[in-house]
Amino acid sequence: MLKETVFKSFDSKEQLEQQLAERIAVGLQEAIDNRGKASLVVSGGSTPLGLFEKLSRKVLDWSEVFVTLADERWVDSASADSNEHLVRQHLLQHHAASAKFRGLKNMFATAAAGVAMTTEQLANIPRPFDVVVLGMGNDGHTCSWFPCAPAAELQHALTTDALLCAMHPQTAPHARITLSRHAVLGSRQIYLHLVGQQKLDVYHRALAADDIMEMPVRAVLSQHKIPVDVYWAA
Ligand SMILES: O=C1O[C@H](COP(=O)(O)O)[C@@H](O)[C@H](O)[C@H]1O
Repeated sequence: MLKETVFKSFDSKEQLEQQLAERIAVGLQEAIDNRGKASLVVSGGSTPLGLFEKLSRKVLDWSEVFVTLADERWVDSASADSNEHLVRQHLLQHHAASAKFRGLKNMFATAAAGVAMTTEQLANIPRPFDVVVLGMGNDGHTCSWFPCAPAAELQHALTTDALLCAMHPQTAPHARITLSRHAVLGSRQIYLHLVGQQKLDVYHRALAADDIMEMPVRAVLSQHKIPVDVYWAA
Protein backbone atom coordinates (compact mmCIF):
# COMPACT_ATOMS: atom_id res chain seq x y z
CA MET A 1 0.00 0.00 0.00
CA LEU A 2 1.30 3.50 -0.83
CA LYS A 3 1.90 5.74 2.19
CA GLU A 4 1.48 9.49 2.27
CA THR A 5 4.09 11.67 3.95
CA VAL A 6 2.61 13.20 7.11
CA PHE A 7 3.68 16.74 8.06
CA LYS A 8 3.26 17.80 11.71
CA SER A 9 3.95 21.39 12.74
CA PHE A 10 4.60 22.51 16.34
CA ASP A 11 4.74 25.91 18.01
CA SER A 12 7.93 25.08 19.89
CA LYS A 13 10.78 22.61 19.62
CA GLU A 14 9.99 21.40 23.17
CA GLN A 15 6.44 20.47 22.14
CA LEU A 16 7.79 18.68 19.09
CA GLU A 17 10.34 16.79 21.17
CA GLN A 18 7.71 15.71 23.69
CA GLN A 19 5.35 14.40 21.02
CA LEU A 20 8.05 12.75 18.94
CA ALA A 21 9.64 11.12 21.99
CA GLU A 22 6.23 9.73 22.91
CA ARG A 23 5.62 8.39 19.37
CA ILE A 24 9.03 6.73 19.29
CA ALA A 25 8.57 5.19 22.74
CA VAL A 26 5.17 3.78 21.75
CA GLY A 27 6.63 2.39 18.50
CA LEU A 28 9.51 0.71 20.33
CA GLN A 29 7.27 -0.78 23.01
CA GLU A 30 4.87 -2.10 20.33
CA ALA A 31 7.81 -3.75 18.58
CA ILE A 32 8.90 -5.38 21.85
CA ASP A 33 5.35 -6.54 22.59
CA ASN A 34 4.98 -8.01 19.09
CA ARG A 35 8.46 -9.36 18.39
CA GLY A 36 10.31 -9.38 21.74
CA LYS A 37 12.83 -6.71 20.74
CA ALA A 38 13.07 -3.38 18.95
CA SER A 39 15.52 -1.36 16.88
CA LEU A 40 16.02 2.39 16.85
CA VAL A 41 18.20 4.28 14.37
CA VAL A 42 19.01 7.87 15.31
CA SER A 43 20.85 10.74 13.64
CA GLY A 44 23.48 13.09 14.99
CA GLY A 45 24.06 16.79 14.48
CA SER A 46 22.58 19.52 16.65
CA THR A 47 18.84 18.93 16.14
CA PRO A 48 18.13 15.77 18.18
CA LEU A 49 19.73 16.76 21.50
CA GLY A 50 16.49 17.73 23.31
CA LEU A 51 14.65 14.79 21.75
CA PHE A 52 17.30 12.41 23.11
CA GLU A 53 16.97 13.88 26.60
CA LYS A 54 13.20 13.39 26.60
CA LEU A 55 13.31 9.95 25.00
CA SER A 56 15.88 8.74 27.53
CA ARG A 57 13.32 9.30 30.32
CA LYS A 58 10.57 7.24 28.69
CA VAL A 59 9.65 4.10 30.58
CA LEU A 60 9.86 1.05 28.33
CA ASP A 61 11.83 -2.20 28.13
CA TRP A 62 15.02 -0.44 27.04
CA SER A 63 17.07 -3.60 27.60
CA GLU A 64 15.29 -5.03 24.53
CA VAL A 65 16.04 -1.99 22.37
CA PHE A 66 18.98 -2.02 19.94
CA VAL A 67 20.16 1.49 19.08
CA THR A 68 22.43 2.51 16.23
CA LEU A 69 23.17 5.56 14.08
CA ALA A 70 22.07 6.62 10.61
CA ASP A 71 25.56 8.00 10.04
CA GLU A 72 28.81 8.84 11.74
CA ARG A 73 31.77 11.14 11.26
CA TRP A 74 35.03 9.16 11.10
CA VAL A 75 36.43 10.78 14.24
CA ASP A 76 37.33 9.41 17.64
CA SER A 77 34.18 8.39 19.53
CA ALA A 78 35.17 10.72 22.38
CA SER A 79 35.32 13.71 20.01
CA ALA A 80 32.67 16.43 20.35
CA ASP A 81 32.04 15.94 16.59
CA SER A 82 31.16 12.27 17.07
CA ASN A 83 27.50 11.30 16.72
CA GLU A 84 28.20 8.35 19.02
CA HIS A 85 29.46 10.78 21.66
CA LEU A 86 26.20 12.73 21.36
CA VAL A 87 24.10 9.59 21.73
CA ARG A 88 26.09 8.39 24.74
CA GLN A 89 25.83 11.78 26.43
CA HIS A 90 22.17 12.53 25.76
CA LEU A 91 20.25 9.35 24.86
CA LEU A 92 21.90 6.42 26.64
CA GLN A 93 21.14 7.73 30.09
CA HIS A 94 18.25 7.53 32.60
CA HIS A 95 15.92 4.64 31.59
CA ALA A 96 17.60 4.35 28.17
CA ALA A 97 20.95 3.55 29.77
CA SER A 98 20.08 -0.16 29.47
CA ALA A 99 19.59 -0.05 25.68
CA LYS A 100 22.05 -2.03 23.54
CA PHE A 101 24.05 0.48 21.51
CA ARG A 102 26.24 -0.23 18.49
CA GLY A 103 28.11 2.72 17.00
CA LEU A 104 29.39 2.90 13.43
CA LYS A 105 33.00 3.97 14.09
CA ASN A 106 35.63 1.29 14.63
CA MET A 107 39.42 1.14 14.89
CA PHE A 108 40.14 1.14 11.15
CA ALA A 109 42.01 4.20 9.90
CA THR A 110 39.43 5.15 7.26
CA ALA A 111 35.68 4.89 6.86
CA ALA A 112 36.11 2.86 3.68
CA ALA A 113 38.30 0.32 5.48
CA GLY A 114 35.90 0.18 8.45
CA VAL A 115 32.67 -0.52 6.56
CA ALA A 116 32.99 -4.35 6.53
CA MET A 117 33.62 -4.64 10.26
CA THR A 118 30.76 -2.32 11.25
CA THR A 119 28.46 -4.23 8.89
CA GLU A 120 29.32 -7.43 10.79
CA GLN A 121 28.81 -5.70 14.13
CA LEU A 122 25.31 -4.63 13.13
CA ALA A 123 24.29 -8.14 12.09
CA ASN A 124 22.18 -8.70 15.24
CA ILE A 125 20.16 -5.51 15.06
CA PRO A 126 16.49 -6.35 14.37
CA ARG A 127 15.51 -5.51 10.80
CA PRO A 128 13.47 -4.03 9.34
CA PHE A 129 14.40 -1.21 11.73
CA ASP A 130 11.38 -0.38 13.87
CA VAL A 131 12.01 3.36 14.13
CA VAL A 132 14.41 5.54 12.13
CA VAL A 133 14.86 9.21 13.06
CA LEU A 134 16.55 11.29 10.36
CA GLY A 135 17.77 14.87 10.33
CA MET A 136 18.41 17.05 7.30
CA GLY A 137 21.13 19.55 6.50
CA ASN A 138 20.56 22.88 4.80
CA ASP A 139 22.15 21.40 1.67
CA GLY A 140 19.42 18.73 1.51
CA HIS A 141 21.53 15.87 2.87
CA THR A 142 20.13 13.28 5.20
CA CYS A 143 22.15 10.47 6.80
CA SER A 144 25.57 11.31 5.28
CA TRP A 145 24.24 11.39 1.73
CA PHE A 146 25.93 14.65 0.81
CA PRO A 147 25.30 16.40 -2.51
CA CYS A 148 28.90 17.69 -2.24
CA ALA A 149 30.36 14.14 -2.07
CA PRO A 150 31.90 12.56 -5.19
CA ALA A 151 28.99 11.61 -7.45
CA ALA A 152 30.05 7.96 -7.66
CA GLU A 153 30.06 7.63 -3.86
CA LEU A 154 26.66 9.24 -3.48
CA GLN A 155 25.23 7.19 -6.33
CA HIS A 156 26.56 4.06 -4.64
CA ALA A 157 24.94 4.92 -1.29
CA LEU A 158 21.63 5.51 -3.03
CA THR A 159 21.63 2.31 -5.10
CA THR A 160 23.63 -0.40 -3.32
CA ASP A 161 22.07 -3.31 -1.43
CA ALA A 162 24.86 -3.02 1.14
CA LEU A 163 24.02 -1.79 4.64
CA LEU A 164 26.76 0.82 4.96
CA CYS A 165 28.93 3.02 2.77
CA ALA A 166 31.81 5.44 3.16
CA MET A 167 31.25 9.05 2.14
CA HIS A 168 33.67 11.93 1.62
CA PRO A 169 31.83 15.25 1.54
CA GLN A 170 33.93 17.95 -0.09
CA THR A 171 32.57 20.95 1.83
CA ALA A 172 31.34 19.39 5.10
CA PRO A 173 33.78 18.28 7.80
CA HIS A 174 35.05 14.70 8.20
CA ALA A 175 34.84 11.51 6.21
CA ARG A 176 31.66 9.58 7.04
CA ILE A 177 30.14 6.16 7.31
CA THR A 178 26.45 6.06 6.51
CA LEU A 179 23.54 3.69 6.15
CA SER A 180 22.63 3.21 2.50
CA ARG A 181 19.25 4.20 1.12
CA HIS A 182 18.38 0.51 0.91
CA ALA A 183 19.12 0.14 4.64
CA VAL A 184 17.12 3.21 5.66
CA LEU A 185 14.13 2.09 3.60
CA GLY A 186 14.33 -1.31 5.26
CA SER A 187 12.38 0.14 8.16
CA ARG A 188 8.84 0.25 9.49
CA GLN A 189 8.64 3.95 10.29
CA ILE A 190 10.79 6.97 9.45
CA TYR A 191 10.61 10.32 11.22
CA LEU A 192 12.25 13.40 9.69
CA HIS A 193 13.04 15.84 12.52
CA LEU A 194 13.38 19.49 11.45
CA VAL A 195 13.71 22.70 13.46
CA GLY A 196 13.71 26.28 12.16
CA GLN A 197 12.47 28.26 9.15
CA GLN A 198 15.58 27.50 7.10
CA LYS A 199 14.98 23.74 7.37
CA LEU A 200 11.33 24.26 6.41
CA ASP A 201 12.41 26.17 3.29
CA VAL A 202 14.86 23.41 2.40
CA TYR A 203 12.14 20.79 2.93
CA HIS A 204 9.79 22.67 0.59
CA ARG A 205 12.55 22.93 -2.01
CA ALA A 206 13.09 19.19 -1.71
CA LEU A 207 9.40 18.54 -2.37
CA ALA A 208 9.33 20.87 -5.38
CA ALA A 209 11.60 18.80 -7.66
CA ASP A 210 12.92 15.27 -8.01
CA ASP A 211 16.70 15.30 -8.57
CA ILE A 212 17.92 13.05 -5.72
CA MET A 213 21.60 13.75 -6.40
CA GLU A 214 20.92 17.47 -5.90
CA MET A 215 19.01 16.99 -2.62
CA PRO A 216 19.47 13.42 -1.35
CA VAL A 217 16.71 13.77 1.28
CA ARG A 218 14.42 13.28 -1.74
CA ALA A 219 15.47 9.62 -1.69
CA VAL A 220 13.33 9.28 1.43
CA LEU A 221 10.63 11.83 0.61
CA SER A 222 9.92 10.60 -2.91
CA GLN A 223 9.12 7.02 -1.91
CA HIS A 224 5.75 5.94 -0.57
CA LYS A 225 6.33 2.40 0.70
CA ILE A 226 7.71 3.30 4.12
CA PRO A 227 5.76 5.88 6.14
CA VAL A 228 7.65 9.15 6.64
CA ASP A 229 6.31 11.54 9.28
CA VAL A 230 7.90 14.98 9.16
CA TYR A 231 8.05 16.75 12.54
CA TRP A 232 8.81 20.46 12.23
CA ALA A 233 8.97 23.25 14.81
CA ALA A 234 9.79 26.92 14.27
O1 LIG B 1 26.24 15.97 9.69
C1 LIG B 1 25.13 15.66 10.03
O2 LIG B 1 24.11 16.52 9.74
C2 LIG B 1 22.73 16.14 9.77
C3 LIG B 1 21.93 17.39 10.14
O3 LIG B 1 22.51 17.96 11.33
P1 LIG B 1 21.92 19.23 12.09
O4 LIG B 1 23.09 19.72 12.91
O5 LIG B 1 21.49 20.23 11.05
O6 LIG B 1 20.81 18.73 12.95
C4 LIG B 1 22.47 14.97 10.73
O7 LIG B 1 21.16 14.48 10.52
C5 LIG B 1 23.51 13.89 10.52
O8 LIG B 1 23.26 12.78 11.35
C6 LIG B 1 24.86 14.47 10.84
O9 LIG B 1 25.92 13.51 10.76
